[in-house]
Amino acid sequence: MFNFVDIGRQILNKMSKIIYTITDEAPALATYSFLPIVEAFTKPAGVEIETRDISLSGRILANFSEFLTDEQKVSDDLAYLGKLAVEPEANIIKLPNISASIPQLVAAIKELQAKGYAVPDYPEEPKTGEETFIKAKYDKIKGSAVNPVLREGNSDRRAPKAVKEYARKHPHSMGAWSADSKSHVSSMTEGDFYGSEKSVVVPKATKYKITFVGADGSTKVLKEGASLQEGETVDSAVMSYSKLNDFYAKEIEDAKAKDVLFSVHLKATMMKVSDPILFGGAVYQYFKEVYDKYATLFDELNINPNNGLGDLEKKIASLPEDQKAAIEADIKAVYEKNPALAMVNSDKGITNLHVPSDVIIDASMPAAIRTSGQMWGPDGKQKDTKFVIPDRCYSGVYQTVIDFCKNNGALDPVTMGSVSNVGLMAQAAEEYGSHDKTFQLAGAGTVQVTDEDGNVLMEQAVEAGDIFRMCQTKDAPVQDWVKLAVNRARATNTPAIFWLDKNRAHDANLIQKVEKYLKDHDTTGLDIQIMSPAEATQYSLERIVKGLDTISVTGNVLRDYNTDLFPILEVGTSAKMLSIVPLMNGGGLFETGAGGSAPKHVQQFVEEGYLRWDSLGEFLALAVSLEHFAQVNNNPKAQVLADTLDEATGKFLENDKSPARKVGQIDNRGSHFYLALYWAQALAAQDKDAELKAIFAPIAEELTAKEAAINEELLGAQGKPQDIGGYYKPEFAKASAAMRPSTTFNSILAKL
Ligand SMILES: NC(=O)C1=CN([C@@H]2O[C@H](COP(=O)(O)OP(=O)(O)OC[C@H]3O[C@@H](n4cnc5c(N)ncnc54)[C@H](OP(=O)(O)O)[C@@H]3O)[C@@H](O)[C@H]2O)C=CC1
Ligand SMILES: O=C(O)CCC(=O)C(=O)O
Ligand SMILES: [Mg+2]
Repeated sequence: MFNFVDIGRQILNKMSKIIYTITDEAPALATYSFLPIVEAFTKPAGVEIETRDISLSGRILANFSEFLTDEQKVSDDLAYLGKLAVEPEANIIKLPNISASIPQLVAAIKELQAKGYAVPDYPEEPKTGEETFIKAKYDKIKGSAVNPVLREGNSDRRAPKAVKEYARKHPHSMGAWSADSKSHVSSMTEGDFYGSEKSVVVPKATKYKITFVGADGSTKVLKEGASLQEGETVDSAVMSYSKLNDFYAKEIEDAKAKDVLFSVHLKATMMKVSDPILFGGAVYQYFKEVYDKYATLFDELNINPNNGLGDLEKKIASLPEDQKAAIEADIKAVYEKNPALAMVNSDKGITNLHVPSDVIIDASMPAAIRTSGQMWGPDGKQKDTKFVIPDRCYSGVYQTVIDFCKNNGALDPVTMGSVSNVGLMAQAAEEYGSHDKTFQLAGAGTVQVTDEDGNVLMEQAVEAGDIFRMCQTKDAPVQDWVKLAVNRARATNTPAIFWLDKNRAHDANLIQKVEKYLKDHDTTGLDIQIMSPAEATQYSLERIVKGLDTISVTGNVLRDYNTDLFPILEVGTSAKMLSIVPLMNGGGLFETGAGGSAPKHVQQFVEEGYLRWDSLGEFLALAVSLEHFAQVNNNPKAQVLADTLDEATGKFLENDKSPARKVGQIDNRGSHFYLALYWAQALAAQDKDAELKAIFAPIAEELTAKEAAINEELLGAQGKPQDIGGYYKPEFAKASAAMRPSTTFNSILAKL
């Protein structure tokens, strides 16, 4: 249990600090190498760097202290940062963390238990009160549990000029598009969230209640006592489970008929309540014969299609050989009958239906669009694909890009313009804040949302199995978002398009607010328009091919989608994005890139000692964080650090020192060395701060002189398996040794 008084005191003590977050997978590995550089370089300027652990394993340990020995207990760093994010002092560098699906959560628990932490198992089917309590705690850790807590501001994501120039000079590969590509997006035509959305703007502050009223007259309160602010927009929508299943069945047949891969694209991590169910529906429909035939057995084994085929495979592994073989033969028969599935790893037989968190729409759709609109089939070959995105709210964006590429060919990174994003995100806005208001209903009836006076705000009819979802969007974030959009349009003299669909109830309410709040600003000479997502996509693409830039001003989901889609097409990866969250209370949250934790990269590092994680996002975030620190604390030395870091990053890009992809070439560690070299050189060359100049001149000299020796040590460490002492909770000494193999470099840093 954390104590708010304590946390308050800690915040006062931490006023002039930069918080660097410890997360998971590839960014966490990179941190073992990069953080010592950051600490060494910032110390002479009086900038204190503090780390806070928000990794999946750290969050599990923090929440289950009662199961741990005193030595094993850790502080609840996420709770601490959540409090800090609403304080003006906040200066947080946030690296990507795992948003865990149940299979990942279970794996992390197993690893911790094996390391001697007596944390409880995840009770998939809780039977006692205690198990229900434990499950509820784990469910808070699961999915996207970190970002919504820290994101107390809206989002400003863009490719800095130097990054765009780098991509123009060193264009990444883009698969060619053919006009007769059979790839397409399939969405439901009715019964989805889009078709059922209702929205109201609350006239005065109130408390709301969500109640299920059964067809038999019974009632069940699903949630109550939660607040709504004056002017808050609330929406409700329903996904029909039976229509979803009919849709999947039809699309499976259609993929077979069209001879394309079947691939489902959802966000089971961020949308942790609804999307695993949507994913499970696809798994069930595809493997229907198997799940139906073995229904009783699977029930006993707690096999749930929502956890993917991987869960089934794991749980049948301990069955008697003949029983297991029979199930496997039935699975094989399904593969033969049904269309080929898009694969996550065709060598290992891992399909897109194995793990709910393997295919995440924001990254998976752009990656396919970059690859000629194709995915990989079971034979390891690329093939045209049916991209199944059940809900219509945002699927039109991808169909528009696909149509555009079919008509115009692949986009060209050398000449294309840019689409940046201003995203409405603060205070758990919209769908991404809906987890605690999303329910799968057990029976038919209606779900009512009422205010504290008993007035019905919204009502939705449901059948058994349907998913009801309610979203909230507070008014202050909307005002801040409009302001940010106008500021970005003004600062860059670029058209800003609000991606809002007047045919959606929620968007229609937002359009009214946007029109109202735009009047609070001087917009003379600015090009600000409102278009539906599909129209806005088309408009932006028509500009992009002419080399023109456009700002996309979007809600929370499109913020997420667009900030992978356009960066991946423009600069090859969203890791190179500048991602700033100006916190509404004056602090700064600096996210590193817009991409995730790249699990594939860890696998490669462990197998062959090569880490291809690109830390450019960390470099960019650190520079803006230092700049913010300099301004808030009136510390000119920190400003010198920020300016010289920017210069170093520019040179780093110019000299092409980003990690490559294969053993024998520069990797993440080598890229950190070059950043340190250029940063030291820039500090030694500047004349704004004589003290820093004097400190860094000998460091720069020594790093320059020993470049060859350091490279030899870094390259020499590649090409062999690495032991980092764990996946979810690596051992510090082992991971640090693996990530810092150059004694020459380490000893120079130690002089600072
Ligand atoms: N802010 C956050 O905390 C975020 C967290 N996540 C979480 O990360 C996990 C993995 O998500 P997933 O959707 O697979 O997305 P990832 O972004 O982790 O991976 C997709 C691909 O993006 C590329 N990539 C991403 N970052 C880098 C980088 N710094 N350097 C080089 N390449 C990079 C790689 O592509 P390629 O192989 O083509 O080079 C990678 O294989 C999930 O748990 C997810 O929830 C996801 C997004 C944001
Ligand atoms: O929080 C998450 O699960 C992912 C966040 C994400 O993809 C993003 O912010 O772009
Ligand atoms: Mg994203």
